[in-house]
Amino acid sequence: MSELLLKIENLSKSFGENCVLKDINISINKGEIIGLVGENGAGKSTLMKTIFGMPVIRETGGYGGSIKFEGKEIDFKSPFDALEAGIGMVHQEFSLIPGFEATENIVLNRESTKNSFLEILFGDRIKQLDSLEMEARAGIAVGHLGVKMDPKTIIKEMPVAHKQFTEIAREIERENTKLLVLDEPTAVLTESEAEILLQTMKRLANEGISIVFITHRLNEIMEISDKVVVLRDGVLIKEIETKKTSSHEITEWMIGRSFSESETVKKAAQNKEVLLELDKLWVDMPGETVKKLDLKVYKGEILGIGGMAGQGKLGIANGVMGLYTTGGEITFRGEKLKLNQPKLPLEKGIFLVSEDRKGVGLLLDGTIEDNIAYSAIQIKDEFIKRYLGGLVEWVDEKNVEKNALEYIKKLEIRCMSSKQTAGELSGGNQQKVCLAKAFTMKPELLMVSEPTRGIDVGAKKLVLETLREYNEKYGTTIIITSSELEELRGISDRIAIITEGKVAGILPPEADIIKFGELMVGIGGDSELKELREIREGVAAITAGILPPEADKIKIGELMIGIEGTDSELEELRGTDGKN
Ligand SMILES: Nc1ncnc2c1ncn2[C@@H]1O[C@H](COP(=O)(O)OP(=O)(O)OP(=O)(O)O)[C@@H](O)[C@H]1O
Repeated sequence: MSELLLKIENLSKSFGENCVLKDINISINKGEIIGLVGENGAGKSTLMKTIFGMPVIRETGGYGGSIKFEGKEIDFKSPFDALEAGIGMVHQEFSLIPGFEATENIVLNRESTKNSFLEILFGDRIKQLDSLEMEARAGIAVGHLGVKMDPKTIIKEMPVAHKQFTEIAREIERENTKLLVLDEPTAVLTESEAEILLQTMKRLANEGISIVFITHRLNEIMEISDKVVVLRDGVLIKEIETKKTSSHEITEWMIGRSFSESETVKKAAQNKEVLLELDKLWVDMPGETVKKLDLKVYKGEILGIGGMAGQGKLGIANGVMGLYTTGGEITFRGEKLKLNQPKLPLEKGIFLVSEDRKGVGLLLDGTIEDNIAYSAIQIKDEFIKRYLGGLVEWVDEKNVEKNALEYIKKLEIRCMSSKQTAGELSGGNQQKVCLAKAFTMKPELLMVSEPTRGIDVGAKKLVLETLREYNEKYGTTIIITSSELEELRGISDRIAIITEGKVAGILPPEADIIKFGELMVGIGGDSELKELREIREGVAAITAGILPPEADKIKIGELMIGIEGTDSELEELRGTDGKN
C-alpha cells in the first residue's frame, strides 16, 4: 500500500480581501508525482509557498486549515525549517548567487570541510573548505540529473537552462529530500532539456521522492505524473489519476468552459510594402548570436520567427532594439536606423515585448498602471498634463488608471486593483501587463518574443487572439518569435526559421511540418538526411535510442522539432555530425 507523505486539509489563504485558496484538500504519497495545474493566478504558487513556509505567507496573515507532513502537523517558521524536514522547492525565479560557481551554489550552507592544523588550534570557526569533496558532490548531483554541464561554471555566465539544472541539483543534493516542489521548471528549457528533466523526475520518484510539478505544458503532465490536481480561482476543481483523464479534459476543468484549440484565423499577407529590412545584420547576443542575416518584413503582416534554441532567433529583435552590440544595416520605413541606440527604435515606432519580462519588461516594484503607461510617458510624452504654458508638467494619474483598467478588462489581467505592484502578480499576468504596455505605445512594428512562455492554455489563446486582433484592427506589423512552432503556425502569415544565426528559409504556416524540421536542423534535402543516417549506424543511434536509422523521414523530422513530445538530442547529433 502507498505510504502517505503529505496531507493538506481545508487549507485556505487570503491576501487582504482577496481569498486565493479556498478549502483545499490534497494527499501526496511517497514516490508520487503530482501535476499541479491551473490558469495564471489560480493559486498554484501560493499553495506551494504555504507548504514551504515562505515568509510572504506569514507576513500576510498566515493560512487556515492543516498541513501534515509524515503524520505531523507542520508549522514552518521559514523555508529553512521546510528544508530541514525534507521539503525542497525550486521557484519560478532563480535563487542562485550569480557570482558563485555552480558547485558553490549546490552545496551552499552544507559545504564540506576538512580537518586542518589551524582548526585544532582555533576551533570550528577556522574550518577549511574541502573543495575537492564539494566538486565531487556537485558533480554527482549534476550527473544524477543526466545533463552535461561543468559545475565549475560561474552562474552569471551560464545559459538559463543550466541555472535551472543547478537549482534542481542543489535540491537533490540534500540527502533528506522527501518532497520536491518544482514550479514551472521546464518553462525556460528547450524541448530536449525539458525531456531530460522529465526523465530525471521519473527517476527521483522511483527512488521514493515525491514531486509536485507545476507546469502549463499539459503534455508533460500527461507524460510523467501519477495524479493531476486542477485549481481554478483558488478552488480545487479535480484530483484525478492521470491515466484516467486527457489533456483536453484537464483544459476544460482549468478554464471552466469547453475549448477548441485551433481557433485562430490565418490570413495571407497581401501587402508587399517593406516596413523593415535587415541587411547583413549581426547581433552579439550571448547564446543567440545573429550572423549576417538578411530579412524583409512586410507592412501589416505577422511574421513568425522560429528555430531551435540558441540558433539566433531571439537575437534579431534584441539587435533591432539595440540591446546587444549590432552591426549591418537596419532600414525602417525607408530610413536607415542608427544602430546600438536603444531609445531610437522606440521613438521611431518599434516596440519589443522581451522574452525577459522580469529583467527588461517590468518594474516589479511599480504599480500595474504605472508599468502599462511607463514607456508612453517616457518616450511619447503621453499621460502628461501641462500647466503654465508647459512650465509645469504632471503625470495625468486619472488617465493612467483609466488606460490600465481598460487593458485589465480586455486582457483579463487577474489583480486586486490597478494599484497592485507588478511583482505581486503571477507570471502569466505579468506577461499580459507587458503586452498592455506595448499596446499603449501603439507601435507601428510590434515585436513579441516568447509571448506565451510560462502562461496557461487559456491565457495563451487570449494573448494570441489579442495579437491577431491588434494586427487586424490597427494594421500593426507584428514579429512574433517563439520556440513553439505550432503557436507560430496558428498566428503567422509567414514563418522564418533561423538556423546558425541566419534565415534558413521562409515558409507559409501551412507548409508540411517536415519542411520546418529540415530548416531547423539545416538539412537541405534527402541526401543530407541519408548521410546523417549513415554516420550514426545501428539502432538507437539517430535519436539517442528512439528511432532506428532507417526510420521514416517524417518520423525523424517530428522528433527533431519535438512534436509527439519526444526529444531529439539534436544538439548532440549535430556536434558529432561535424556540422557545427
Ligand atoms: N504577495 C502577494 N500579495 C498579494 N496578492 C498575491 C501575492 N502573491 C500572489 N497573490 C495573488 O494570489 C493569486 C494567486 O497567485 P499565484 O501566484 O499563486 O498563481 P499561480 O496559479 O501560481 O499563477 P501563474 O501560473 O501565473 O504563476 C493571484 O491573484 C495573485 O495576484
